[in-house]
Amino acid sequence: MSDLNNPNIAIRSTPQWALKQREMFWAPNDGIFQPFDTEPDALKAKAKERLTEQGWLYAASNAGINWTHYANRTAFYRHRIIPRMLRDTNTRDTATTLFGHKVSAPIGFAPVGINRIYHPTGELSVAKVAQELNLPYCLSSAGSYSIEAVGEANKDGCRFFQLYQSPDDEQCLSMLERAVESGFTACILTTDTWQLAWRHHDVNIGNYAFYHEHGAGDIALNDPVFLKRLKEAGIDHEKDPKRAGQKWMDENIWHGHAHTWEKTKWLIKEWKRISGGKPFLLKGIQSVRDAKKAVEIGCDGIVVSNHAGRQVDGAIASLDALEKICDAVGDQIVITYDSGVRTASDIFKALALGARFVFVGRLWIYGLSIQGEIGVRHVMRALLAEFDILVNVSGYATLEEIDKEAIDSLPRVAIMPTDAHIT
Ligand SMILES: Cc1cc2nc3c(=O)[nH]c(=O)nc-3n(C[C@H](O)[C@H](O)[C@H](O)COP(=O)(O)O)c2cc1C
Ligand SMILES: O=C(O)C(=O)c1ccccc1
Repeated sequence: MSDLNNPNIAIRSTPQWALKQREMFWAPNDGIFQPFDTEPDALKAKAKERLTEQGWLYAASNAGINWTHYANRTAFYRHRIIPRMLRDTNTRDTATTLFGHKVSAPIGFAPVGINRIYHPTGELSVAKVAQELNLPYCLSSAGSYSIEAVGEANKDGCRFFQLYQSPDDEQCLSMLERAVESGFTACILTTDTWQLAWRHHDVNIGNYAFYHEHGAGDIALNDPVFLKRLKEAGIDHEKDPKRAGQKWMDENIWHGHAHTWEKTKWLIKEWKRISGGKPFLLKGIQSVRDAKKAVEIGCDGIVVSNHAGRQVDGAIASLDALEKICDAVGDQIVITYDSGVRTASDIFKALALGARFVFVGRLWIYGLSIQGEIGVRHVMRALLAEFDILVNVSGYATLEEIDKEAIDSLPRVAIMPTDAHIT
């Protein structure tokens, strides 16, 4: 008898699992009659329906007129899986290890700021589900709950801390110390967002949550150095949360200060000291030159990412960057991927091109927006199930078998998007 509540078992038994999902979401046990789809466009539509205009636009908007977002999606379309036949895949195993953590699948939660925009339980729900499903969780340093509370919600889960590096070194180190103290086992420095790109839809309505209702968030307000800085500036965050929020964002998150490879060497040294040698990754790498630099300065890994097309509009598709970077340094550093992943086959293709691990962002944001913890669980379990089934029906028994020969890559052609809708 399979235990349908155990995600690791339930994902193996498709019809039963699907029925159980239906039961959970359709049953009138908590008064919620929520038809709950698994298809990405349907999830997106439902999230849009649930969120305020501001919330929706923040999650959905990209830089410029979405060309890099389109490029990300088009790049997946260019690669096709080659199914294999007559192979015993019943012994298949999608579990893998990442920096010594044994996890259920090569799938993780990308860091996303201010989760309270999407649901009041925000990061706490996401971190809880990640632990339950045994998938890595990344907390954004622009999160809305404190590092300590998220660490607790994630229990013995595998969790990494994403840093927007403050130019105030004391502030930066304080964040890293808290992260280590709360059981975060890697530091991921985001390198592509020292300032926010021009995102038309957010610009049009002045859509910056931390300047308004969300303020500085608990991460900042539990930080001894930030509290000291507030005091020095004569700001009482209880009386004036907006000013506190602006100070946090302007001076520590999107401050526009120059950050260099030299400064990053310092950061790595400090992180290694504080954490006792735990892994350090750079997120936002898109070029072979920068990937080689990352190896040179002693990074343990990189996240090949273009921030889901939210930063440089007109930039290369992240999947195209992945291919080149893996060919150049794939044997020297742990290469992970994000940007534009919507289905299990996208994950398969990124792995085939050389990624060790794939992170998703918007998919779980949709789940969180639709129904908090239940929504995140639903979306990620569906993705795990889809991935397990995809691996099975395409005839691959191990992740190692998913290599370049497992896909056919069509020539690159430029497809001009016919619209500029938000996606
Ligand atoms: C609403 C939103 C907020 C984000 N916040 C952060 C953040 O705080 N830190 C960060 O490094 N990346 C952030 N990202 C980028 C994600 O980590 C990731 O690179 C991207 O979302 C992956 O692409 P996908 O959404 O298509 O899966 C954010 C992305 C979105 C959509
Ligand atoms: O909007 C983003 O892409 C992002 O990285 C972010 C950073 C801080 C707070 C919210 C989102």
